Amino acid sequence: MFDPTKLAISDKQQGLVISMAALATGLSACYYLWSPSKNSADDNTTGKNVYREVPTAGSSIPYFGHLFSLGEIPGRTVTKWNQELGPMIQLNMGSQVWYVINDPMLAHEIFVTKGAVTSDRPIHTFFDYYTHGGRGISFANGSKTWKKSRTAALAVLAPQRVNDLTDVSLYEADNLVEQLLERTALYGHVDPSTILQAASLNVVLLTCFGKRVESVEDPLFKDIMNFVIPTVKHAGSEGSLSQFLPIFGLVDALVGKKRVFADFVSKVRDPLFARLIKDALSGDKDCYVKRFEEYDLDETDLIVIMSDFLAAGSDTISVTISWLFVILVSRPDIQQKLRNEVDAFVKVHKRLPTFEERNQMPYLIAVQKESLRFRSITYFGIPHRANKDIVVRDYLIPKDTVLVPNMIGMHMNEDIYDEPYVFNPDRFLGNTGTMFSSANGNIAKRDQYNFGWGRRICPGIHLAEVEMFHMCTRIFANCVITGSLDENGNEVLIDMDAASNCGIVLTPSPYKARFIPRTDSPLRSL
Ligand code: HEM
Repeated sequence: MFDPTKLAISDKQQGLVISMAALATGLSACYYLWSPSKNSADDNTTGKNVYREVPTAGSSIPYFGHLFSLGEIPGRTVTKWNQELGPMIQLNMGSQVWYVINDPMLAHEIFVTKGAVTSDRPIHTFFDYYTHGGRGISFANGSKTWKKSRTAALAVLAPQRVNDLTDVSLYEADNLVEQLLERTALYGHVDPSTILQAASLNVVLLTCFGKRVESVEDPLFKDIMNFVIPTVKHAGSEGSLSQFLPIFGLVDALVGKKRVFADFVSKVRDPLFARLIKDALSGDKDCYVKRFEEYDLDETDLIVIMSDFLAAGSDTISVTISWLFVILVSRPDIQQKLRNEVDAFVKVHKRLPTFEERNQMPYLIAVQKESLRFRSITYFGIPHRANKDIVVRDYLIPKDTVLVPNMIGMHMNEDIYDEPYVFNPDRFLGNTGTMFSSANGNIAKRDQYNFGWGRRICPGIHLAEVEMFHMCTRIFANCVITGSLDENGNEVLIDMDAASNCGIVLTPSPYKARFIPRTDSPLRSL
């Protein structure tokens, strides 16, 4: 049975060295010895009001050290604390106070009902460099520029516009299946993650810039991954030490993360996107860059917005499907049911289903939802920040508190899901509504919480859903997925608990699988 608190850690290389963490821990301890408690019961009063205490996780100082040095998977420890201490807990992170929430109803009240004051982003050193002082969508505060950029993104990602991209998405899904089958035939097995990244990248690359990469060996794919992977990593909750302990600011600027971030943005990100934008504007293909010209955005705005699209639109989908493969390798029974469902459709219609026909694939929809619930691809989403004092359910949330949705905690919350540690798609059977409508609808009926909240809710939900549906139908119609074989020809199962902290996203640890062509698919006789 899966226990999120026991996720194995495979990536121990991140962050600073242990000695820095020890120093940080020491300084952090001093800071809290000198500074008054921000949330003791006595302090929780304003005039006549007495507020409920937000319990402080006693070990937030060691946690801080963990985050910076030991390859900690942040959602792991914190989920245990939420389970022990309550739906909202406080972590003292140097000069920042974090409130971590694992109750979706409370999260809704904070992020949606009080969205006017809880939709800024936290102080994060990488965000400062990346946004060029507040541009773009994902990491900018809720300024006028952000509103303009988000409006443009919502327009191009609206379901109606995304439906026009069906052919692109289908082409990339077919190509993905071909690549997985070919590479398995060639090498005996394949780690699907990079191929998945190329497939999902191509959909956003084509729509944003009218270009695609031919394969994972394409130099453009490598250039873009040299942007996507560090961006997702740097934007993770750890950021840089100086955002928690300003005393490190100068060191950081000279030799630390600030230097790394500045160089990354000026030498890697900006030149790459300036080139992509120039080529797209001078080319003859219709693409988002051209449509964004309507919104009175300058070149720097476009660089940041397009980087948001490529970073958010490629890794998220590929990691989601990668987790699904990991789960299905050890669940041949579920794969069989998925094949039966897609075969039944093909026998009647003599073709594969489109996204509009998804109601005829209830089991597939249930498996997709359960997979996203069972393995949240982000552990903290992208945290928000309160820009004023607010009161929610008698809790006082002071200005500048970092508001962290604990995605693993929410999806493993027993008050919301029966037996949450069991992978059970049946819990979503009969619920074929789109994740898009669920995420934007009544909180009590929301299926899962992976797409975030309120004014910041992911604008790419529909695109993600369409792409994932196309990939899954094509994969189950054409392949059986198994583990690789050891030297004795025995199948090697993949450890579902082995995960790597890649910054914002939590990916499966590298694995090998086999994609075996189906000989019994009704597609063969068409
Ligand atoms: C399985 C796929 C995906 C997941 C799980 C996901 C999840 C998220 C989450 C958790 C956030 C932060 C929400 C918040 O702050 O409350 C977000 C924001 C965002 N996502 Fe996605 N996303 C996915 C796919 C996509 C795709 C395909 C795109 C489109 C290209 C996209 C574009 C964005 C953008 C631009 C933001 C920033 C929104 C803002 O800050 O206002 N995402 N996403």
